[in-house]
Amino acid sequence: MNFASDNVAGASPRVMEALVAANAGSQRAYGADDHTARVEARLKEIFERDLSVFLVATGTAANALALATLCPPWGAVLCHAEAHVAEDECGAPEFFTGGAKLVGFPGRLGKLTAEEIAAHLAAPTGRPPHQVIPSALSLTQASEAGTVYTPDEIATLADIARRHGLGVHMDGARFANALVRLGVSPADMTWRAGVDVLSFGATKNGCLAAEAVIVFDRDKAAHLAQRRKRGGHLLSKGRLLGAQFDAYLADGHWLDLAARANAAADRLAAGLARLGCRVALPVEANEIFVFLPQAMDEALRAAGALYHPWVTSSLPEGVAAGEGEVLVRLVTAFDTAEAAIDRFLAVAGGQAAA
Ligand SMILES: Cc1ncc(COP(=O)(O)O)c(C=O)c1O
Ligand SMILES: C[C@@H](O)[C@H](N)C(=O)O
Repeated sequence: MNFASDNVAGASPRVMEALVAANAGSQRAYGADDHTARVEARLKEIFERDLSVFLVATGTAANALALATLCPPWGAVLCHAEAHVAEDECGAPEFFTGGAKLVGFPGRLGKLTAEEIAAHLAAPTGRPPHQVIPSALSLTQASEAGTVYTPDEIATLADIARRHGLGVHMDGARFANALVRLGVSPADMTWRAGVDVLSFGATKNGCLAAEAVIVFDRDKAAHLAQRRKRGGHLLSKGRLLGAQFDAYLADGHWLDLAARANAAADRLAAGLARLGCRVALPVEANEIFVFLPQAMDEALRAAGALYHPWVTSSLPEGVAAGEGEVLVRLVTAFDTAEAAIDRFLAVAGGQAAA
């Protein structure tokens, strides 16, 4: 019963088999291998356009490199106050940009609002050169609150950003989960809506360690190859990343994996709601934020369930923990077993009935 994160899942068997198979023989190094070439070609098909691809091993590296390509050291990245880039990357975006400032905005449901970003960008900026220059907008899709932006919401925010000269980054650590939930095309959820650079995450959705920085506007990829190398994120044996992505993207495997994770979240959330637990945020990807009665939380942990208590300012208006309740985050993955969900609900149910 490990619902601490989708980071706790292993890789899909198909990805692992591809990794083992890719080990045979020699391959050109530093991303010049055949697998990586196939991945680049397949991503152009998936996103229906020309693009540049830079494979890395972590989502933090993808985000930090992506933001470095959009934002100068004297710039500002506008993001949600609880964005991973702001809260969980130990200053990597600030480090890789050479010191840019991350400016966080509150937003219910973990999402930025067009009103707040427009107001910030329209406000007088003071007396140059004393202020940082807003240079990038970063959206997380699916968000840290387990919610998703619709293509129209992305386009509205991106249009405001573009009108003020900002580049648009999407942290897609859970891109597939959002895409499957929305039922839209990868192109409609990214570049057609105005996204310039995408952190295309695969690690949490069936790979061991595989993330891709995808740049839709080649002019914005200038020197990203050098940034990746000097950041220590160019793997000599690029096949390690290429082979994972090759299998991940083949035959829509990535979409099937995300659909399984999302279905598991829907099942777990529905089961908890039937037990009378209040689900605090919409379940739009593979994350559940739910209020558990203290005794239920204690019983679940005693039974070995693993998950985290959660603090967030993203809850909907008027939604808060009641007396004796604790807000927790439950994350499902492609391999979340029905038996684990059933067990979790049985233990919780035992308490609910008590
Ligand atoms: C929304 C989001 N973005 C980025 C990351 C970064 O990924 P990593 O931990 O691989 O650096 C995570 C990690 O889980 C995440 O949840
Ligand atoms: C740091 C923590 O949020 C991690 N990114 C996760 O999603 O589990």
